[in-house]
Amino acid sequence: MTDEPLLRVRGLTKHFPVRQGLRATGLVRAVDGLDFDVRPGETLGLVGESGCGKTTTGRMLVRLLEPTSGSIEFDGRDITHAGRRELRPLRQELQIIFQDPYASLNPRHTVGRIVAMPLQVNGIRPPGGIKARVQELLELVGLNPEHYNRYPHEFSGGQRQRIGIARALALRPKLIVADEPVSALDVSIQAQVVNLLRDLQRELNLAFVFIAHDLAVVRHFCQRVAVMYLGRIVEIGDREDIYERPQHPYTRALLSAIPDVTQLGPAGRIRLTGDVPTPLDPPSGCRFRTRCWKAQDVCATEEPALVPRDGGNQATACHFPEGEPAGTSPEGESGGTSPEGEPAGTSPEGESGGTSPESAEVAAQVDEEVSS
Ligand SMILES: Nc1ncnc2c1ncn2[C@@H]1O[C@H](COP(=O)(O)OP(=O)(O)OP(=O)(O)O)[C@@H](O)[C@H]1O
Repeated sequence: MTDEPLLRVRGLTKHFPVRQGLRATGLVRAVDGLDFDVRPGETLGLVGESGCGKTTTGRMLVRLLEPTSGSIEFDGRDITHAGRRELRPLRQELQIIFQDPYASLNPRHTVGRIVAMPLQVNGIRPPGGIKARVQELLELVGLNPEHYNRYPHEFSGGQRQRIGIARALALRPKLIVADEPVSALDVSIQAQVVNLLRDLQRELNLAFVFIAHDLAVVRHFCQRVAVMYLGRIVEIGDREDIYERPQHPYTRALLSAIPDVTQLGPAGRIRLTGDVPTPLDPPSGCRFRTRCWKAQDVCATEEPALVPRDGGNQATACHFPEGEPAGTSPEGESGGTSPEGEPAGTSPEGESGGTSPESAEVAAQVDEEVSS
């Protein structure tokens, strides 16, 4: 892996204007100043609860959405405001896989036609012909090449996602943005698709931005992880640092919901109440403060900046950072688990965006298949 980033994102911002009639009445600050790099062959997980801005970020990276400000450099080219013509060659190298395999495949087209489409649109003539290349791609993603003439409805959910993956691979991309690629699938199928992506990533040296709310799955796929909250990155770093030495209370809260990470049972869990606040009017100071069990007055007035940690990682200089390994409860801190001493912003069961028992099961299956 070279140190030169394949993708360099600086100050990336997307604000959606809110209008009533012709009048602009506000701004949804969906993504608010992201900085990160992805090196060739690297897998970066983008995690956070629903509404944190992950999908908006992913769509800006592949330029399905125009950024409001900031910059995106891909392979040394500034693509932030690239026009249609400039985007065409880019589309070959930068692909996206969508969450919903049902919605992203045209039901009236055969699988052969769907996977061939990127080749045809880009005028690419593979040496052995398009059909042979498509069949090779189907085989690569574990589908029967004989099924070239079948239609999407003849395939299961997992198989349809494999078709979407074959289509994304057709142009030999360098980077794939995968937006919740397994969350619409049955739990029993999720591990198979994650394993396929991981095999392909290694075999083809693909870089990934892997968007997910499920930290257990990200842990098994991604080398680096960026944790997003309300349009901002609160912490970014190597997997081990994020999962074993989280600095930000939000990261810790998300991690504490993964049973196989904390192994602490109910006492170690932090349960966040409510949803992420509206990005129309984010809280002053630290955006996480309204749900943080450590928040004090200073958190409402001073927004902590991202500062370097070891090894090129960064964490928000939280006023009250986590100093302990994931899932331990620092002295005097109830960690959001005791019904009597329940701190502000935490609640009983079920609200955090962390991980369900099902996703822990998926992660275990990924592990099993890797070690066998
Ligand atoms: N076109 C739009 N116009 C206005 N607001 C939008 C638009 N698209 C997204 N948003 C808002 O921006 C915020 C971030 O949305 P986004 O879908 O990027 O979050 P997310 O982390 O991907 O969540 P999810 O996992 O639910 O998709 C949300 O509050 C969402 O309602």
